[in-house]
Amino acid sequence: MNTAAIISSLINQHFRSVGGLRQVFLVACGGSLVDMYPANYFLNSESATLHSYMMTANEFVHAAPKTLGSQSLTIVCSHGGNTPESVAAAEFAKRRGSVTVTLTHNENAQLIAFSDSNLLYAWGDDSQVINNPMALILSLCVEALQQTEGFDGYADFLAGMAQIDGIIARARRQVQGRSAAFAEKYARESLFYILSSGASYGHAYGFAICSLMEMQWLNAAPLHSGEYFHGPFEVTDSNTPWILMMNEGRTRPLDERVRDFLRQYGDKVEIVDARELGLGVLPPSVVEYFNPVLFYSVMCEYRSALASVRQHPLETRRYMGQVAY
Ligand SMILES: O=P(O)(O)OC[C@H]1O[C@](O)(CO)[C@@H](O)[C@@H]1O
Repeated sequence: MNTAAIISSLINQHFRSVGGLRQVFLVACGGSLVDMYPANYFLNSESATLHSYMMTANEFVHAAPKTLGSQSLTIVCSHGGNTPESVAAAEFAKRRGSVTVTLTHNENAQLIAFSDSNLLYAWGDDSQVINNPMALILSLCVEALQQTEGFDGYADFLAGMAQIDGIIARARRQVQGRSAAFAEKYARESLFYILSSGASYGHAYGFAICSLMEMQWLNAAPLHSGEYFHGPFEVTDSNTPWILMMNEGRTRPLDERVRDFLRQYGDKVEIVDARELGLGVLPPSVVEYFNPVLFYSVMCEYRSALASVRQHPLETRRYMGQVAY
């Protein structure tokens, strides 16, 4: 999908006449919000003047920052396209004068009614990850930065996008055996702590709330690798399971520090290492932004294996879509 053309047309048709694009708001719920974390991390890392805010849709509607207005781009993602909080957020953004870009997998989504530009994205195992929402939202934000203040790593980012699907396909094959072993080993556990850092912290959150809590009804909590030593490490023992997603790039030392401690004082430790899975071939200037794209696909193997051993299908819900809330 041509994210460069989308951003360029929004700049020409809207932002140029109001003094330029100043803020990006990334708004969604649950798994779709998780898909926005790498883009928010990217803009916060690389931008000098373009500000990025990531918010759950209902909070965006009830407590939007004052800056939301005509110089704002609000990106709203909803896989099903009809999540009431996300539809309300897109409508609210438009009412405040913001430009909206929406992403959905549903061509009949209510969300599209409140969109200046909609991306209907591909989904499923046969789709390329660069056409899935996490990479698309990252790409929209890279374009927003490149086309406003410029981004030195732009060519490297495009090179990364050209390589990431191949890296992920190999990594998925690489973890087949170990994800099956993980599922056998941990099938009877009821609580997991998920650790990561940098652009991937959002995926630690996502794996905890979506893959384990929502899809497996298991207790789980995400932890930032940098925070592990500031409280959470006190529960480290031989009984507690930890899943550590180790990044390639600037925040790797934070993950390595956790790995070393867990190896010494823990016992049930599953390490998923982007370096070992081949991500290190990407340009150093942008490699860190691709960690969560890799982890999303690789961790799907882990959750599928767990679902199969536990005989708890990933689609089973007791409240979502079943009762009023
Ligand atoms: O992306 P959508 O369709 O708006 O769905 C949001 C919902 O989907 C999930 O991300 C996954 O089922 C939930 O966490 C959330 O309620």
